[in-house]
Parts: sequence; C-alpha cells; structure tokens
Amino acid sequence: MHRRVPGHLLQCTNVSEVLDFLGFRGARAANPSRWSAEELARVLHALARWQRHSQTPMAEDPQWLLITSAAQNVHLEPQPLVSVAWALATTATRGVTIRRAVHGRLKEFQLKDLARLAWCSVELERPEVMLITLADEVTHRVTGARGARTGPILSVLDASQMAWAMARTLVESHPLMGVLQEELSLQLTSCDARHLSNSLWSFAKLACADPPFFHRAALAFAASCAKTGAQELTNCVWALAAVSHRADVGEDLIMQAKAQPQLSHQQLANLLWSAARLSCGRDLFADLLGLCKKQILDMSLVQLSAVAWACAALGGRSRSAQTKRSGYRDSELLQKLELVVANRHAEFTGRILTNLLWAFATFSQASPALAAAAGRGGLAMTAQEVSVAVWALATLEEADTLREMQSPQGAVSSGSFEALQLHEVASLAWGLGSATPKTNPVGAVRTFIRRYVFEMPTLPASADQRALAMLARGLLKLDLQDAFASLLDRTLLAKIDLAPDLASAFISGSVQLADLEREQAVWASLPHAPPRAWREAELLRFVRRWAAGRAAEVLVAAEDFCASRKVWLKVAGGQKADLLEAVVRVIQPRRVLEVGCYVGYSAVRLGSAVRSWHGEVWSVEMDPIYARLARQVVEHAGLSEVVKIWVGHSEEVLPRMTRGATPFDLVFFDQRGSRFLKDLQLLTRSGALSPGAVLVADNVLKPGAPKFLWQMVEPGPWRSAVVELKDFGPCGVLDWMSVSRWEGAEAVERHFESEAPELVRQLEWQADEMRWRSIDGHVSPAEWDQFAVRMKDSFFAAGLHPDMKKIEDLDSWLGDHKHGRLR
Ligand SMILES: C[S@@+](CC[C@H](N)C(=O)[O-])C[C@H]1O[C@@H](n2cnc3c(N)ncnc32)[C@H](O)[C@@H]1O
Repeated sequence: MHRRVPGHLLQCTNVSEVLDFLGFRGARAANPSRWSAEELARVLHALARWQRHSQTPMAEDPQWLLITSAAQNVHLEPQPLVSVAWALATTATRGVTIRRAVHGRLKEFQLKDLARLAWCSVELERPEVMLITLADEVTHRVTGARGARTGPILSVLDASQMAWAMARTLVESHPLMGVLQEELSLQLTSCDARHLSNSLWSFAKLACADPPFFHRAALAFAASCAKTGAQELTNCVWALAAVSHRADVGEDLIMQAKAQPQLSHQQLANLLWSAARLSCGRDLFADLLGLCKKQILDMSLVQLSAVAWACAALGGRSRSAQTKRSGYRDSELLQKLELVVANRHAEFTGRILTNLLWAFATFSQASPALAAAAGRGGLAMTAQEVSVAVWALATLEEADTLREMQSPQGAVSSGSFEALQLHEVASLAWGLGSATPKTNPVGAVRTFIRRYVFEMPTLPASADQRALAMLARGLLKLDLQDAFASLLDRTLLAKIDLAPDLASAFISGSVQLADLEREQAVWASLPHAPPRAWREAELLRFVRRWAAGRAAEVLVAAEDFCASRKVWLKVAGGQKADLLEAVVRVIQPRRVLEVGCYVGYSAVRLGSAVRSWHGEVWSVEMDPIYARLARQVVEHAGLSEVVKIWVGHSEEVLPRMTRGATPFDLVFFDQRGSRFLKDLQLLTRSGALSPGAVLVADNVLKPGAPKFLWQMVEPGPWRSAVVELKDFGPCGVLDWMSVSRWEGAEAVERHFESEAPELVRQLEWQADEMRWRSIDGHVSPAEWDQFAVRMKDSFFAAGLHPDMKKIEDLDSWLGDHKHGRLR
C-alpha cells in the first residue's frame, strides 16, 4: 500500500491530470460506472497516493466522488477491496461505506487484510461497527490457530495496526487486545520501534496493558529506538506516563525526544505532560519547559493548558503520605499564561479552564480574568470540572466567583454530581465550605454531599486519606455535623491506619463538636509509637529515665538524647533557645502561644520561664502522635498546669482557641513557614494579640518564609529584626529567626492586602519545595547550607533588607517592654 509514487504522477496538478496519466481520458474518464472493478480499485488507489503526496484536498472533487460511488456498486475481490478501503481512508472521504461490501465475506480475507481493513475503518463511517466485526473475526481465527502453532500467528505490523485501530476508535474491553498482547509478546525482540510505539500507545490508551508485558515492551522499544523519530518517541513516552510506568525508562526516552529537531507543539506539550506524570527530574523538566516556553504563545489552548497542568503536577507522586506535590513554578510561564487568559478566555472550554485554574491555585497565583471566566455559568463544565474549579477558587479565596457559580444559572447549581468520586466530592465540599457563608447553604449540592457520605460503600484500608481529611473538614465547614460523625465512624470501622492529617482532622473536628466519645475513639485507634515516630518515642523513654521530673532536667535530657544518639530533632535548641529565653526575659509575657509543638521541647522551655509569674503557654500541634508524646513530656516536666496542648491544624484550631480568650503577649511560630502569614492574619483578625505583642518566627531563612518576612519588614504595624544564628544540632546550619513587635492594630488589613513582588513569590515557592523535599527524602547539611546562602542572596536581590540584630541586642531593642510592662 505504501509503495513509492511514480515521479510522473507527482507532477500532476489535479484529478483529471492523474486520470489522463493513468490512461482514462474523454468519455471514458467521465464514466467510471463502466470501468471494471480492478480498474476502479487501481484508479482510486493511485489518486489517493497522489493526494497524499500533493496534499491537494480531494474529498469534495466531483470526479473523485463519481469514482468512489461507482466503487460502492461493484463486487470487489478482497485485494482490490482493501485497496479501495485504503484510498477512502487516507483521503478521509465521508459518506461512502465499504461495510456492506465486507459484510458476510470476512472468511475470504487473509489475516493481514483484516488488519489493513481495521486500520482503514478508523477513518470510515461508523468505525466501531466494522471494527468490532473485524476484531471478533481476528480473535476467533488467531485463538483457533493456536493449537496448531507455537509461534506468532499475526505479524507485528498486523498486530500493531489492529491495536491502533481499536485504540483510535476507543473499543474497550474486547478480548482481541489480550490476543494482540500475546502475539506481540512472542516477537518483542524482533519488533520494529515504530510498531512497538504504536502498540504501547494503543494499550495505554485503552488502559488494558498488563504491567510485565508493558515493561518488557518499553525496554524493547528503548533498545531499538536509536533511529526512530520524534513522534514514535513521544507516543511511547506518553504511553509509559499514562500507565504510570517506572520513571527511568521514560526519562531516557524523553532525553532522546528532546534532542530531536523541530518538535511540534503537540509533541512538546505531550512530552512535558508525560515528564510530570513520570515524576521526572527537575532539570530535565526545566529543559523541556524551556523549549515549550519559546512556543507557548503559538500553542493551542489545549496544549497550553496541558503545559500548565504539567507544571502544577510535577512531583505529585511523593513517597511519604505526608507530602504533597510541589510542582514547578516558573514566573515567565505564569506571566505568559496570564496574557493568554486575558486575551482568549472567551474561547475556554471547561477542561482548559479547570487545568489552568488548578495550576494557578497550586501556585497561589491570583488571576482575576481566570476567575471571571469560571464565574460565567455559560461554560459547559462536567461535574468533575466543577469540583476542580470549586477547589481552585476556594484556594485562591475567590469567594465572589464561587458565589456566582452557585447562582441559579451557575455551574454548581446546574451540575449533576452523582458520578463523582471520593476526592472530587471532597474538593467540592471543602471548596464550597471554605467560601460559602453559613447563611447561604448551597442547597442541592449540600444535600448531595450529605447523602454521598451516608451512602458511601465500606471504605477499603487503602482509601485516599488526603481526600478523607479534606472531606471531613469540608463537612464541618458546611455545618454537616451528622455527616462528619458518620464519616469518622466509617473510617474507624474500616480499621484504616490513620495518617497524621486525617487523625488531626477527626480529633480537632470532634473537639469542635464537643463529641468526647468520638474524640477518644480516634485517640484509641492511634498506635503509641508508629514507625515514623520511633525517635520521638525513644526521646520520651530517655527523658523519663534520665530526667527527675524538673523542666530544666527534661530539657538537658532531650539535648543529651540528640547528642548521645547522634540524632537530629527539629527542636528550637541551642542558640534558638537562647533567643527565645532572651525575648521572654525582656517582655515577661503572661500569655504565650506556640504554633508547632512537636514533642514539646520549646513548650517546656517557655512554660518553665513563664511559670514564675503565673503565665501560661498554649501550644498547637497538628500531628496527634507528636501531641500525645508532647503531653507526656510536659507532664514529666511538671508543667501540665502551665502548658496546654491543642491538637489540630492551626487553620482550624486558632479561630476556635482565640474565641473569647485573653490575647497573647508572645507568639512563637514554628510551624510550616508558608502558613506564617495566614496564621498571623487569623490572629490579628480575631483580636488575639495584646497591644505590643511580640512575634518570634523560626526558620525564616531555611527553608524560609519569604512572603512573611517581606510583610514584616515592610512599613506597617510591625517592627521587625532578624537574628542570624545556627540551627540546633551537630551540623549547625545557618538560619534566621525574626522578632517582631506589634505597634498597633491600624492598617492591618491594608498591610496584608499588599501583594509581595514576583521575586518574593518565586522564593516562597522555592522554600516550600525545599521543605517538601526534606520531608520526603534526605537533604544533607551541605545542601542546606548552600540553600541558606542562596536564599539570603536572593532576599537581598529582592530588596528585602531586614534589620539584623544579635541576640544580646534584643534586650535594648525590645526595651519598651522591659520590666514586664505587659503584666
Ligand atoms: C519544627 S517542629 C516544632 C518544634 C518545637 N517548636 C520545638 O522547638 O520543640 C514543627 C511542628 O509543627 C507542626 N505543624 C506544622 N504545621 C502546622 C500547622 N499548620 N498547625 C499545627 N502544627 C503544625 C509539625 O507537625 C511539627 O511537629
């Protein structure tokens, strides 16, 4: 079928000239119904080959249409019929069918002809009807012939053509795919890379690949692809990514594809999408993204949204359950995307919009134009897309748009959510709950969410815990207390080994509902010393053994534990403890708040300092296992009356604990740096800070809290100083702690509204990325040091020049508060 086209044929400029060249002139040319079946097939075939090379559109040409209709009315032998099918398929001629000609005659065709017909059928009318007939026949013949043969029955070319046709037509769950897999398995070592790539693509598209076969086929492709082109490489990489194959093979192939000259926009977008799905290395991803960025403004919206999706999704499959994706934030790309959004949002479909929204929300990048596009109810969004959009808009705090989506014409009101999966319902519940005032319950959707929880089937032990935690929080935000209780009961019933975040959501939710019974049930389900907390459990044993129940001894024992066992614990010891004590000595706070208690080391230090003037410490910890250990450490130090430990995420606990409480004089932020600003906002909005309160924040350099630091050094209600010191532990990595004094409540909101410059936002992202990396794997002290130095230089480059102080300067700097003015 793909023989070379004769040179003379190539020189023809229209259909008549081709007919003339083939010897059909005058009245004979005008009367194809008089031609023999073989003549018809020969002419159609030649015309199709001419069209393929000349790229001249022919499907509407009157002479071509006459010939094709004549071909439908004659009886063709199998060979000419395959030729005609090929001609019709390659010229994308519509309205002509060969189905009837083939019907009832399949036995006359050889296996290879059936495969060619399958390949052609993709472009013909109602392909699935013909394809299923062909697939049944091939399956029947190959399985029937197996008894008599040990080797392959279908050639690699035939098998790959059949597979490709099935995938293009999306014929799912047909036994033929299993047959083709077996046929290909027998010939993997001798397969041509092009056919292998087509086959892998087809199996992945139909999600029907058996992993060992896929792996062997991928290795066979990698071994034979040295001379293949970009399309084959892209297809194969896409297939590996779609079935979540091992990253290493995919990464090698992406490197090869990247080196191909002139990758098309589609190939680039596919490669980047695949690189994200395969969790490729960041350098390789950055190289590919560099190529995409050069062409981004010429890409189609679908390609562009795939690029955005890939950037947000990179690193999504992290090893530990605690971590989330960090994505790949690129300022230049975001700026270009903003430009596209501003100019072309009217053309967005639901999928394009939600991909972009998801990426912007992942990067905490506000985009009013994008939010406005989502608000217009006219966009036909599927229920899944609505759930993504709602989550993204809530993350970006676009409450107005969310309300618009819930108007009678909006996508939320008109959506039908019955087919949503757990994580999608969770996004919907959390998103709507985050942005909807309690006075405006979201009607039918709220009823659906409640029913979904009550009708949920038994949860498997492998249930998606991040989704469950999000759903639990969403239910409380939507005031669906009975559904929250039901979700908690079902989860405990399933004997799921609770991850910290889910346990924390359940405990803090039960406390909020004053449901002591359920709170205790969750505590009882938690192991005392899970493997991830063995060091912390060891610390408690060590402290109990070597410290005689006084705070000072507990602190020394904890430090000895780190030194003697050569373990590093993330506590504010050493110079950091000196700084905390210096601040406490100067301001003598009555009420202290700590966010990030861990095992209670700094809580004990703060508690023992404020005890002498009857002060108290409230400490928040989101991980119940750590919180329980911390309570035991505090109890052993004899400080249970002074230190109160609250369990839950700061976002949930702070509003609850500050309601009607006496304001705090000292706050110590030791949670994740990217929470600092949000938690500070919660505190100032709820009036939880006393006049002149002092805020100490740890790790503002390493991994860093750039947005927070930028706000604190900007002119406004805070006066801040930064102390450079060494982290606790044997390596003593460089770090900063900030000390800020609140000078009044005026202009607080305005202060928070000012947006940090792009470079600072970029640094914020880098800090978070490093934080997740350190949770997910090991970061060496040398890497931390390099990171800290780079961060410092970047701060200065961003114009962030804090007032640097030494610990001994704090006394005079905080002078106003000396001698306990706050008492
Ligand atoms: C660096 S450790 C705290 C060390 C402790 N302050 C000390 O010096 O002994 C950080 C702790 O904060 C907790 N955490 C992180 N983000 C939090 C949040 N948003 N709310 C409550 N706890 C959080 C973590 O689980 C972790 O135990």
